[in-house]
Amino acid sequence: MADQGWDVPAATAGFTDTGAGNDNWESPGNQAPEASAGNHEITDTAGNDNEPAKVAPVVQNIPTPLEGWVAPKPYDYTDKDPNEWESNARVYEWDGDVGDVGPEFPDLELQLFGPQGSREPTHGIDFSRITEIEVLQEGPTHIVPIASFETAGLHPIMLANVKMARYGIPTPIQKYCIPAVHQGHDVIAIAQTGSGKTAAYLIPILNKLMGKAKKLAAPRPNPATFRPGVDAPARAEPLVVIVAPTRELAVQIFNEARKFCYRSMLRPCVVYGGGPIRDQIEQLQKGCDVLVASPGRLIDFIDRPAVLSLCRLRYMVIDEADEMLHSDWEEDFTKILCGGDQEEGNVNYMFFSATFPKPIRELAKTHLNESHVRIAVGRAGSCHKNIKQNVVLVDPMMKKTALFDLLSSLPATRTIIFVNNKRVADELDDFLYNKGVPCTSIHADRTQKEREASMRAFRAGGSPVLIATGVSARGIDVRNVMHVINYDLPSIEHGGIEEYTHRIGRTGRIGHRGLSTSFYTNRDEPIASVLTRTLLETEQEIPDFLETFKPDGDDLVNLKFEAEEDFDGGDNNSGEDGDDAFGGGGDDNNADEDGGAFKENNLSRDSAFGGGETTTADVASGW
Ligand SMILES: Nc1ncnc2c1ncn2[C@@H]1O[C@H](COP(=O)(O)OP(=O)(O)OP(=O)(O)O)[C@@H](O)[C@H]1O
Repeated sequence: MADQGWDVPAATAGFTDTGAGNDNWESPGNQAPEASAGNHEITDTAGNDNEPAKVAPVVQNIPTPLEGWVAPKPYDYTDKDPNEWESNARVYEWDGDVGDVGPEFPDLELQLFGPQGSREPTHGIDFSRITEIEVLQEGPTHIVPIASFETAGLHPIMLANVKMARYGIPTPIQKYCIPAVHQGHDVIAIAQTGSGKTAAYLIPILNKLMGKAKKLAAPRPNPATFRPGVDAPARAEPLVVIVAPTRELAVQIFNEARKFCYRSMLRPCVVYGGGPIRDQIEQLQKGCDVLVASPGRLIDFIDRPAVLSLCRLRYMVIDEADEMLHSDWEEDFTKILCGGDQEEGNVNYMFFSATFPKPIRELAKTHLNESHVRIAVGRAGSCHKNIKQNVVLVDPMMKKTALFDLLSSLPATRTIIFVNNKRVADELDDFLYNKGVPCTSIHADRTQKEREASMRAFRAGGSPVLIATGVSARGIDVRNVMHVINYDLPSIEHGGIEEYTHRIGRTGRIGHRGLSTSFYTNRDEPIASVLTRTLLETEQEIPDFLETFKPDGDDLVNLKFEAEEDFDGGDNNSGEDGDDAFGGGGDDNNADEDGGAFKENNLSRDSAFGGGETTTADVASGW
């Protein structure tokens, strides 16, 4: 394989990544089930999420694996371990008598951070390029970035946790957010997909609370002796609430919080729809300082003041903020931001996303205090240049064949396939499974148990191909996703180019390189223009069929994005590099062109998987 630096597993050697030692370490007590999690053989997926799915009389007829891939595995409906729910994952807790810092628990440490030997830095070879991206600030307060984690004023336990999480150098968004939160500001932050936004809020927030947890936190029972259902439960009075639009993302953030809370008094919990409400209440009753939640379940709990109160709330973080502030959610969202018993003046609000259109930013700003900071890393909504983006013309009737040919022509590697609806997700899952592709799927009609099993199987490598509807995979961070396929391009009405950015951002994370392939049909014409501009901005090849959508003349020189119209104008006063903090509507929307962010094209045109032209070009030529 003529590897040009692409971090791609060896071709045809079979998919062997077990996920061990990666940043999505599966704890021994929380392993992926032997069987994977496709919806193959399902007899009944609808109905009550809290009831176990019906057991199908499964005849194990496992197809021959596609060459180079592990065998597909059917979902195991006999697996009914009640503790398998992600919300029951073990968190650090001790009896609290030994001060603000607790003792080490080597077995939990192993679950959270992986074995000692695997704790090398997690970032990819292009990490330094991330740190070159222009950072712009807007708002009344100017933040001086930190240079390193060591000089960031972190509590020794937090610094140790950061090191165990294998974070060597802070990413740009972390360099600015850590001091901004330490100084007590509200924050709006925009940074590219996979650039470490989760840690950008978790590290400083938890760090600020770490030494004071005993003083600030609500009383709770001693976890060492607490007997659920027997002893008097505590009411959850979190100091931090983090809201995320999907259950999978809430679980992922919870798992990051478990790492950064290690050896502190801070107890994280996660609540989300479809999960076991009784178990979730039980977790809350043991005490909760950091609550990660999906919006619907959070509102349920806000309406149960005996279980949850926001009276101690200090920080509220809205992750994937543009999705959360979407008009469809307005009522829920107002309730979350103001409907609990929080004391507004005591709460710092923070909004994070990779895409953040102006009307939604304006809405977010109405919730922030006057001294808030706005930080943008690169252009809002821009894609990473370390993702090679192929767009191929496909006859709508030939999409399935094209997909299979594409998967067959590339090395076995962790892949996410995006579709626009649940029916297509199910159809593709069956189709690929029967063709020997080890796939699984997540979408809103699958039970939560199935969704969790799917994600575990995908993370651990048992099912390295995940089929997902767009929204269900927002923010999902799985190491070594090398290929994202847009089986359907997102429609303009359903997310448009922002959705495209989020989807392809599941690969090429934290300095790694990745490949995306989008199937384009004549029905995708409405997105063609902005897609072409995105390809131009990120210095990708423009396929012939998109040539007519290329801007010309001055427009080509000063690429003006539709999303640019959203950018704030004028009132920035502290952009690090002078002007146009949040785009300014000016012409320097392509920070790379004059800001030196990515001065060179870091993608070799023919090196998608290191194998010269053996990629989608070949597949495309057959269509
Ligand atoms: N400083 C760092 N060094 C190394 N790895 C890091 C660092 N910060 C974060 N990471 C890792 O980078 C990965 C991506 O981080 P994260 O999921 O927070 O990205 P994100 O910006 O929120 O992406 P998205 O917009 O797609 O949700 C995670 O696996 C995280 O553990």
